[in-house]
Amino acid sequence: METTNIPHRICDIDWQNWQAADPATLLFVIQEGRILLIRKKRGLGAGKINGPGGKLEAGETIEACAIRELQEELCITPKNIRYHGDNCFQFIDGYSIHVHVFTATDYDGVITETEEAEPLWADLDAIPYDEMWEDDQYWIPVMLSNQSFTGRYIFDGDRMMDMELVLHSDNAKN
Ligand SMILES: Nc1[nH]c(=O)nc2c1ncn2[C@H]1C[C@H](O)[C@@H](COP(=O)(O)OP(=O)(O)OP(=O)(O)O)O1
Repeated sequence: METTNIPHRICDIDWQNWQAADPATLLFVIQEGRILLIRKKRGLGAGKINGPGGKLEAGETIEACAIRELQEELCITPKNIRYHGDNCFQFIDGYSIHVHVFTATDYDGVITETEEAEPLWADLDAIPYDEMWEDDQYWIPVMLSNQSFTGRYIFDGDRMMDMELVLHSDNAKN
């Protein structure tokens, strides 16, 4: 990317025509006042706490991706899945990722640590935002309040440079 075209602000990007290099998902199991998170062991954001998730495989729907990632990362299959919104991340080095966010209220199987992720439950009033991506503190509370949203963010590495969070008037759709 040429230096002059590097976006630093939300207004530098034509979001209507923006397309991410990678579509991806996050899925949070929320149960009994707690949220299921992972300490990510590899890939984008390794070392951070995040929700389980990852990039879409060819031909896969976002819902199928969200389910597969829970199976791969924590050996469980989520139940009662609900779509909450999407987050568009543009990195100034040119990389971009479009993350679709789901929740589930239950799961089948036994939560198990894998090579990709260490599981951890957090109380909903003690989510460890200081160990998570900088954007999470803004949109996770919106997700927890059952409102649907679209977030747009500019990142330089793991530093957030600008953001916009739009709340939709409808409640999160099934
Ligand atoms: N700023 C951000 N805030 C956030 O909450 N999650 C982010 C994020 N940027 C990326 N993610 C998440 C979304 C998605 O679940 C995940 C993508 O990471 P990876 O590229 O490691 O995915 P994969 O597990 O598919 O990787 P590989 O299979 O190793 O290629 O990171």
